[in-house]
Amino acid sequence: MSSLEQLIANLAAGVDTLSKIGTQDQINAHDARNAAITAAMELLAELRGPEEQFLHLSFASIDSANIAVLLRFEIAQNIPVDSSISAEDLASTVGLPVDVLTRVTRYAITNGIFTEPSKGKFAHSPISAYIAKHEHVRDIASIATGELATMNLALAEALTQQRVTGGKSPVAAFNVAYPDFNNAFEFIGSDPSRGQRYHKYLAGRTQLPLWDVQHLVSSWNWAEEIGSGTMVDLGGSSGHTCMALAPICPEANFIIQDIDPRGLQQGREVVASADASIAQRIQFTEHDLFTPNPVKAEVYLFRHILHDWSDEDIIRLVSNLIPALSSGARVLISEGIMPTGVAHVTGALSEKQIRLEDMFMLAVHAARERSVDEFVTVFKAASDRFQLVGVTGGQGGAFQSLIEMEYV
Ligand SMILES: C[S@@+](CC[C@H](N)C(=O)[O-])C[C@H]1O[C@@H](n2cnc3c(N)ncnc32)[C@H](O)[C@@H]1O
Repeated sequence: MSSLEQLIANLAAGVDTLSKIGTQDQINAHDARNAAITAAMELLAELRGPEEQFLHLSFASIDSANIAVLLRFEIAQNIPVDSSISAEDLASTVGLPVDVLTRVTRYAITNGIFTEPSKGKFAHSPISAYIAKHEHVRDIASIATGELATMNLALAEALTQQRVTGGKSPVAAFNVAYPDFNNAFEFIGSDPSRGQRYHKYLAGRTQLPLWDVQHLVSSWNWAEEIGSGTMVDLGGSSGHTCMALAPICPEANFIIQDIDPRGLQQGREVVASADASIAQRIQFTEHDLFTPNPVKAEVYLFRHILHDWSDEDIIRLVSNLIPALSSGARVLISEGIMPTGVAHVTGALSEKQIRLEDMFMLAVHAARERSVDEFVTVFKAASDRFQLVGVTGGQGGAFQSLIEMEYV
């Protein structure tokens, strides 16, 4: 068999396996789907050949820029659901010159976003219809193709400058992209609309299968473990995690701490419309995790927080928590877990996400994703009273793991 025939056979086998798995078997269905997607990607790469495949990847910034324009000018939302619209009408609705609107939309069509059923008339494709309908996807993509893309593209320059300064400066690619700010969180907090978009992005992620809070909910016996005690969500943004946990922990109280008052305010507004039995058990407090934590609680949760910081910073964060910890307190870490084995080719976002996040943690915060052992090592460096109790979750596409530490 030629390698092309082999790749076609792999793809056919992958699709066949996927079609035979029932919807109940979620873990196998997820793995089979990933295998089929990867087989399709390998076939595509073979058909393109190394040069075209590499250049295709290299021009990804044009795709990001194109999507950023679609989002900024709300192009998908202004295309009728069941019919088409002329370029002139669409341009005047979204406020772009007809020529620019036409070129941007036609570029998007090459990626399967929109269709052009007749010359100069635009309509939805399945992707653009989905974008138009789902605000959370737009919220995520707006950050991914906006500020985040700007920071990521500065990575090569930052690493070049760091080679000259022995790694001291710039701290991260972020500082090359946005030199007027010390760090990304200061940058986010400096502009109300940016802060609002960032916290919507964080909340929007939890609506994706990969980030679904249900993975977290099913990872631990929350009701029994917290009981009528308190859980503190450290850096909890607008409280989307506590909103998912409160209904299943009927006696527990939740405190969301965050440095950014805008995320907290967004959360207060959401909680205000929740059932009183939930709303009265959720509090939002402004707190800088790099200062001593004043709240004594049974459980503390770091969810997608530690990957934003270097090992030294985590030791400082955890050291500021220690005075609040009683013996037996649980500290939970909910993040992606970096695999320790060799890397593999993958076309599936759920498999790639951990390395994707690792790359942007490097660019944005000079930080990283970690393995379980790396988390344990850094906690032990803060205090040898931390004991690893166990690790749960993380299967079936759950990017969210739960590492449970006890302060003995
Ligand atoms: C990656 S987000 C994670 C948010 C949330 N835990 C989640 O899982 O979606 C990081 C959060 O940390 C907050 N943060 C950053 N620096 C902080 C600090 N020094 N003290 C408290 N919160 C901080 C940010 O405002 C943001 O809400």
